[in-house]
Amino acid sequence: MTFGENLQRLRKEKGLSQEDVAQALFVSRQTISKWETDKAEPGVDNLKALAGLYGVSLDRLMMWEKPQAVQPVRSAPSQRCVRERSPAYLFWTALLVAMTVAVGIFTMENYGSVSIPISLIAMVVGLWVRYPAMWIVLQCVFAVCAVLGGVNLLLGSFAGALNLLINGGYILVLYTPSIRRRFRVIKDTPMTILGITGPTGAGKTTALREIEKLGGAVIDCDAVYHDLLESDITLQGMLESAFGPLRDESGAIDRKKLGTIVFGDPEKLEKLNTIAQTATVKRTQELLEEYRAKGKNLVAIDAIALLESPLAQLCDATIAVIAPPEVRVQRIMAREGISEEYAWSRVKAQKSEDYFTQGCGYTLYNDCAQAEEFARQARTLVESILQEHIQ
Ligand SMILES: CC(C)(COP(=O)(O)OP(=O)(O)OC[C@H]1O[C@@H](n2cnc3c(N)ncnc32)[C@H](O)[C@@H]1O)[C@@H](O)C(=O)NCCC(=O)NCCS
Ligand SMILES: Nc1ncnc2c1ncn2[C@@H]1O[C@H](COP(=O)(O)OP(=O)(O)OP(=O)(O)O)[C@@H](O)[C@H]1O
Repeated sequence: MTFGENLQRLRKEKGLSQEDVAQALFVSRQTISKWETDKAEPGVDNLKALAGLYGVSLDRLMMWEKPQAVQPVRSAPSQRCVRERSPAYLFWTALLVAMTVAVGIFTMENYGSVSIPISLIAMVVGLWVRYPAMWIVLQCVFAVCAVLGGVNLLLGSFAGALNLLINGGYILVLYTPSIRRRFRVIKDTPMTILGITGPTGAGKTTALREIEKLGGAVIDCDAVYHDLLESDITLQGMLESAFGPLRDESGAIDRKKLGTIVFGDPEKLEKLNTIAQTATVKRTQELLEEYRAKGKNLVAIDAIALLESPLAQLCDATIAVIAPPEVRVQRIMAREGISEEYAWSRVKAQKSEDYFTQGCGYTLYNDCAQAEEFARQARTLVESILQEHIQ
């Protein structure tokens, strides 16, 4: 299979037309056609956008990897500083040390400046620093030295310029993970990804609050989708071309109107899911990368459609949160002030409890009388999953 044929297959698997893809990528339909017939090749940005749109990894898009080969990232959460010492890290650090020693001696002898030697000591200590608090102290040392350098520069000192350059450089490197990654100063941060799924009103959000209390980040796919619904005109256009006019008086997409159309019609719901998933998965992957770059050790993805989406393959563990339908109807009516009829239509449109429990590695059954009791159970489960990942 050629690269173009693979692109075409992935697009068709998603049920998208060339026109849909062209709109999403802001290119012409002819361009998509050329890519799919191997007459032209997409650039790097378009490759990334295509991977996001089709919900596959770049490797799979480029056919470097078989579909099932997406390996979940397995790691243990830790309180340690996220820096990793790769051989390249030691190389670049040694080079910086050598440069700083030379510049430090030069500025001390000629200008009597001690800022560079101080920041040099801080940097050497930094080689052995493993804890975030000390890392923050180091950043402060570099920042103070850089400010002193800036002041001296304003006073016309050449040493000030060198000082600013060296310490400013350190700060830039410290604060820019992409630079450190490019020079292989840090390895990708290990990150545990938990997938939380289950029907409406079961208690997923309640469980997620506990994950946040454990220091984890949460990606709520409902919220991601709602943001996109407001900001992504391609998504709005695709929804209206599929389901007709959907705007309310303010011009925004009226979700309740859309819900009334799709919740009673499985075919329409399926169509909506494909459109929504395309946009939501791409944004969720971006958020995961942002958290990885920030060094987050634990991230939970909350998605009703997790098991049908490529996101499930990225999870180290999946948890189904379930509760009896009548209880869920009461909960969502109380939470959102919606009618019983609309609440039931939403509940009935969703997959069965078995679907979620069989698809996930763990199950939380939320029939507790109090939300707090359920929150405790959720916390215990998450802690035990994390323990398993540490071993
Ligand atoms: C169906 C829509 C119009 C209903 O809007 P509404 O304001 O009533 O619900 P809201 O968006 O706040 O979602 C509340 C809950 O409804 C349920 N729900 C949402 N979408 C779906 C769906 N496609 N299938 C089954 N249940 C759904 C979920 O349990 C969700 O937590 C809207 O949710 C939508 O467009 N959904 C499709 C996007 C989607 O799949 N979202 C989930 C992201 S993983
Ligand atoms: N055991 C419980 N007892 C009483 N109320 C609960 C319990 N568990 C959750 N709730 C409440 O029920 C409502 C629904 O829970 P939650 O928002 O966590 O569900 P969800 O699975 O995230 O739903 P959705 O998918 O619709 O967002 C919330 O208002 C929550 O406080």
